[in-house]
Amino acid sequence: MPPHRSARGSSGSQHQHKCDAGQSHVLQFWPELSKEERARFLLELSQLDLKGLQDHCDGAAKAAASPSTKLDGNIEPVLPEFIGSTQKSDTNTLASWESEGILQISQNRVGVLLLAGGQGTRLGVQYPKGMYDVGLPSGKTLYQIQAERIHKIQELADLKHGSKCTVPWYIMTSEFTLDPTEKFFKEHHYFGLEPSNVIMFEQRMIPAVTFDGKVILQSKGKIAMAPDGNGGLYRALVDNKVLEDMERRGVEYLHVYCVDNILVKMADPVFIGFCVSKGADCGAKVVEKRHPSEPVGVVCRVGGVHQVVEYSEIQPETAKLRGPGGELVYSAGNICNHFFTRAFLHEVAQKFEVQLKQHVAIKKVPFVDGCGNQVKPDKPNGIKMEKFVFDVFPFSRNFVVFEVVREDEFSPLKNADGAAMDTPTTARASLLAQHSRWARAAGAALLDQHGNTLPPTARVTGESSPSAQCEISPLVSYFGEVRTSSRLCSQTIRERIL
Ligand SMILES: CC(=O)N[C@H]1[C@@H](OP(=O)(O)OP(=O)(O)OC[C@H]2O[C@@H](n3ccc(=O)[nH]c3=O)[C@H](O)[C@@H]2O)O[C@H](CO)[C@@H](O)[C@@H]1O
Repeated sequence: MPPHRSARGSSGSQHQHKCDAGQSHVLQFWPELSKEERARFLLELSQLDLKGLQDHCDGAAKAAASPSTKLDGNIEPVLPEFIGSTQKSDTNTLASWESEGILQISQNRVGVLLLAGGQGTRLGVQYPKGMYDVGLPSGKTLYQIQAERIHKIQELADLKHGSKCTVPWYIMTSEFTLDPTEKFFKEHHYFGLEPSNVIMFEQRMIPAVTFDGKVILQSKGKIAMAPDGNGGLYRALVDNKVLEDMERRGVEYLHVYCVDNILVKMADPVFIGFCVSKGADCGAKVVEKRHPSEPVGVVCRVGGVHQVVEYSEIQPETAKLRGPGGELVYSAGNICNHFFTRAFLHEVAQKFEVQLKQHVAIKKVPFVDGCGNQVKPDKPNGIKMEKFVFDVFPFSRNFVVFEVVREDEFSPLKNADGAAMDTPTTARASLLAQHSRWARAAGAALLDQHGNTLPPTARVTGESSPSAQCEISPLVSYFGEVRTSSRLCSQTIRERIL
């Protein structure tokens, strides 16, 4: 088990035991520290599990030195009988899944869980990604959009079943994101949600390590710590008694998703309904990969067992393989939207969590050098070990895959503007294009300032942007439906034509 630090602290130890872990260098600046700095540092050290520290450091150095294993010989696509699809299913089937999902939601059996402990380094902001405003006409942040979708799905379920339901929102944060996220939600009055139904908790942190297995000192009195990956979820569920909270509320199904997808369908009733109808304990939403080298994980089978294979784990020739119709054989792109039953999560927490693979991430970790100078490295110098949320798929007894349309459900915010894809501009464009499609499907004509009808934007890519700026509040429509709350519709549909 890696040495960790969690918000609630853990096994206590004295700093003189540090030498046992072979990491005495962390105390090299001890004489220079003030009383307060010493107290803070001691507290940090006392929260580390020293027993696991040396193993963690040795393991990280060893893993980073070994070449990553390619899985090509062993992989196969997911069999069709395990796959559901929004595109390939008829309307009756889709309606029955949606209806099943809405029923479960109306009975308070569905929760959503946001993975928001990541540092968002690629986007280059110092605050949590969920607080990012991609420049929509409304100025809404990702958190606000997600909160409003929860409102709407609750309302749709209430209207259909005459109930008053709650979809609790669990938010996994880390040392980096908890305080700002909490503050942001408080400042925005939880976007109108009941604060007791927004449950924030913290994942563990583990030390970053040099290539020769030494804990990295971030400053003279602080170890460089990093969150333990989004697979840290399973330990965090136990640390923070989240499964007990779910049980108390009667939540049986959880939709887990990552923070950066502006099109995410919170507690998506079609996905939930599909998984529940199939009796699945675990499921993954996928989109068709755009091209063989798109950097997304692929859901497939390895040695007959379902798992996600990261693009670095297969050879380009395998990624390029095509079937008889010209489609990619390994096309099931993971969009980090997962379904779990509470029973499965409980089993994972009890039995399987310790078996989850440790992945190596090589990063630039700021550190203090032997002379006490603060250094911002310009090339990678450290190893962060991470667990991945999808590494529990192999333990599922009934795993299913749900294929959705990219334009409707996936446009992640990964990079700053200027990059080729997954930027604020592309995220904004995807949302506005989707809302224009919804408005048109509902009978609206989008006009320019001269009164000319604007043509539909065929496909939004990094280079193109929608011709119309049409943003529809999630409080008005969840997935383009117009059947409810016409009062709300006429008041809040925002259309601004460029
Ligand atoms: C491991 C994982 O899921 N990889 C998926 C993730 O990649 P990707 O590389 O984008 O994964 P990120 O590092 O962005 O993390 C995904 C989510 O996990 C959260 N997070 C991350 C680290 C951490 O310690 N704690 C935490 O909560 C992030 O805040 C984010 O919401 O999304 C892609 C689609 O967008 C998928 O194709 C990848 O297969």
